[in-house]
Amino acid sequence: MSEVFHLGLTKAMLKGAKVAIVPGDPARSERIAKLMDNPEFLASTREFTSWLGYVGGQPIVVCSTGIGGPSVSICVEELAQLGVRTFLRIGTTGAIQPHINVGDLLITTGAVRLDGASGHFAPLEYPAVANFDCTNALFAAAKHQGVQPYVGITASSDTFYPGQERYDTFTGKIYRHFRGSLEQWQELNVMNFEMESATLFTMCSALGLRAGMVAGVIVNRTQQEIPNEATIHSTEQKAVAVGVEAAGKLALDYV
Ligand SMILES: O=P(O)(O)O[C@H]1O[C@H](CO)[C@@H](O)[C@H]1O
Ligand SMILES: O=c1cc[nH]c(=O)[nH]1
Repeated sequence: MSEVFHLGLTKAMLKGAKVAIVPGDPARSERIAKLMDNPEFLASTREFTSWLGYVGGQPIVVCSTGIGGPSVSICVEELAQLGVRTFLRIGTTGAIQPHINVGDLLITTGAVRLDGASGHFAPLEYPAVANFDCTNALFAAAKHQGVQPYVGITASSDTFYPGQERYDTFTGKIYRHFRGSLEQWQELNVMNFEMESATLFTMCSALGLRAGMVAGVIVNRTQQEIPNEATIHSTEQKAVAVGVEAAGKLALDYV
């Protein structure tokens, strides 16, 4: 029987895992776990699909968060209740800088807090920053795999359409507050948009947990709005390989 409200998991099922990989997409959990040794399906409840695998003999739990901060906060809280202390998000993202290409990897050091859930853990003045060890481990894994990632700031929005200033909506309109916001973030050297890192980083820093994020660029907003299906999978797999290697290294900190 589940020992937490939502995830359908128990401490025994996690086999002492201290490190979790937390993708957004539930289907990604299996693809991540299958890059590890002895992958085992654990549970699937709502947006939370979980697997367990091993890297270098260390258990790593994979649990999807679904989209957005509120469900991230539930996933992280309940995994922490079960003993997890380090969280690596492996995501997809939309680049907003013209020089960042589809297929590139981004490692996020800090997030613009365009979410609501992070404010339930710390005031807006509190920064949404990644853990240094997690960022280092992700960067080292990328380099080890021959990938040169971009490293920097991500805008992390509660909404996919207005918060990321998308006009390909059914009204074609956006609330005035967000008009011109994409250009503003470009000018402020923000790399990309996604929807979970602000909550993840803020809550983890506030609660004394470690968090980091790597994301694969599936669209460049200066060029197109809709990703090319053919490139989504290969880009995601690049990010997954980096995230899994980094998770294995970070798990050694608990041995
Ligand atoms: O692919 P994931 O990890 O879900 O990440 C991105 O994709 C979703 C939006 O399409 C949001 O969750 C965003 O953060
Ligand atoms: O543009 C994008 C692509 C993926 N995920 C997002 O949140 N935005």
